[in-house]
Amino acid sequence: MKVNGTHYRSLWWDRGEQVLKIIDQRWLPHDFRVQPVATLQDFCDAITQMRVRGAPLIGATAAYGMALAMRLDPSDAHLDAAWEQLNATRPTAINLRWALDRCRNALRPLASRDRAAAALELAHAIADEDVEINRRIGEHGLEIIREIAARKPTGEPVRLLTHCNAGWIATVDWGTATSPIYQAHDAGLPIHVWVDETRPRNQGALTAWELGSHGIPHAYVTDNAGGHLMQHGLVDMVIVGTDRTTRTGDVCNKIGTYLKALAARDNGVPFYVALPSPTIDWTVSDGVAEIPIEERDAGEVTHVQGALGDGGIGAVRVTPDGTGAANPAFDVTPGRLVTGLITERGVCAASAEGLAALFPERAAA
Ligand SMILES: CSC[C@@H](O)[C@@H](O)C(=O)COP(=O)(O)O
Repeated sequence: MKVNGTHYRSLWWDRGEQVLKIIDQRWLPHDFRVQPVATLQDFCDAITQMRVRGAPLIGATAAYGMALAMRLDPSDAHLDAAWEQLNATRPTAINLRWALDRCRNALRPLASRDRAAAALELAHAIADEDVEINRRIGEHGLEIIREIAARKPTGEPVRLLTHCNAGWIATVDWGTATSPIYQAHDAGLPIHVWVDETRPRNQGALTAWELGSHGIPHAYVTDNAGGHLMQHGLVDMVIVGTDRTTRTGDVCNKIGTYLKALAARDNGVPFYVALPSPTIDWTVSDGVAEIPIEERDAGEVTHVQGALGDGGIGAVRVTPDGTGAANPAFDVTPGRLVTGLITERGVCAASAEGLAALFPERAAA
């Protein structure tokens, strides 16, 4: 999508410098900084520190990490070591392991002299596929927004609520939850987006930055506002992303998503999840019991980062000095609370049957 009129992907291969470039998301929305990722340790740090973040983007970044690893040393031992090192960066988003497995499985049978070039091509393919998957999710989600718009008085906006940032910078382009939003806006449908701030890291500010850049009407709200907005009939549809969805349709996403789903159910508001198929973990049936939930640094809870009055960017402490904090970064919304999963192949029920109907070859494997 565009930043100040220029189209960007959230990562790209610089052919001149032969290096991956990323947007360092730690400084957004206040500062737009591009940086190269040049060593395997740098790839790992970029994912762990959330310079790149969002399930699909983590996967694509890891694929480029494997490509770099093969350029440095294309041996079997290094293939496995790079897989291990990258896989240890963040535990919850399954796209990481999906991309690493895809790379290792494709590269293992090749002669070592062919691996570096093949790994780079594969990373490009994974990035391009992500863009196309998200574009299609947008098409299917657009139909849902159209149906809601058709039931409203002419000209009244469809009011969507989203949590975290499942936007273009969380993917290679388009975003997952934001793709239908962008496509609805571009199709001329009047929309308004409630953007949850998403403590502790306030990824909602990234969503607000994206939507503002695209000219989409929106309002930034505290995480606790959603239930109130729904009770007062101010939300027509909730749409969120996912970091891992079980074969049975349980959805693991940014902490707080579950509470939004409960409020949506209590108020009869449809709750949709935008789901690219690489985010399905076909090996897991019970999301609450089986999905590992990342526990991040307590400092993300006790402190808040933002723009300082002096033009800098910094963190301030919001708790008494020495207060302990817990920081589970994700939660699981059971499939029974999800109205539908919007995938690149269409919309399905959040159930084993729903997913198997759209992805029969994967469900059977
Ligand atoms: C298209 S991104 C979907 C999810 O990855 C997103 O909603 C999310 O939870 C991101 O978490 P983050 O911790 O910022 O990587």
